Amino acid sequence: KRKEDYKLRELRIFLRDICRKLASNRRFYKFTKPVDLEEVTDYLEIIKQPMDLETMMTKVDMHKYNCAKEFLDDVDLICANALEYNPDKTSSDKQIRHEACSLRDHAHALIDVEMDSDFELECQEIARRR
Ligand SMILES: CC(=O)c1csc(NC(=O)C2C[NH2+]C2)n1
Repeated sequence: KRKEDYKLRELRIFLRDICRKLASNRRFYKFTKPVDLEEVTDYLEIIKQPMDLETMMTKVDMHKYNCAKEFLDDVDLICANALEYNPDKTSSDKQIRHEACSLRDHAHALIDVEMDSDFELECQEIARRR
């Protein structure tokens, strides 16, 4: 229906802005592009569903997200993948786990601050029907 489509267009505009802010934060640099499978050769043996911020921006444009919760599920996936692939006590693993948790918390905080909760509930209702 047309009214729903106007709401989803507004959601896309909002999610592009959130994605841009996250991708422009140097702290989250490692999560901005897909892991280079030629450099990190064992990545797909460990991580079955890779995700990154560039892929999420493409998913926004392809109308893959019908509510902010679906968008945050992919941010949570980026974080979970990094925690799983970098489990060691080394400082490099600890640093990337810290960056992953910071990405997750920043994304949830940005949406809680900038998103009208009634609007998200209306979007979740549309998502449920589709
Ligand atoms: C995106 C992501 O989780 C990622 C990219 S490289 C990496 N880890 C390493 O390069 C080594 C540090 N301990 C393994 N993790």
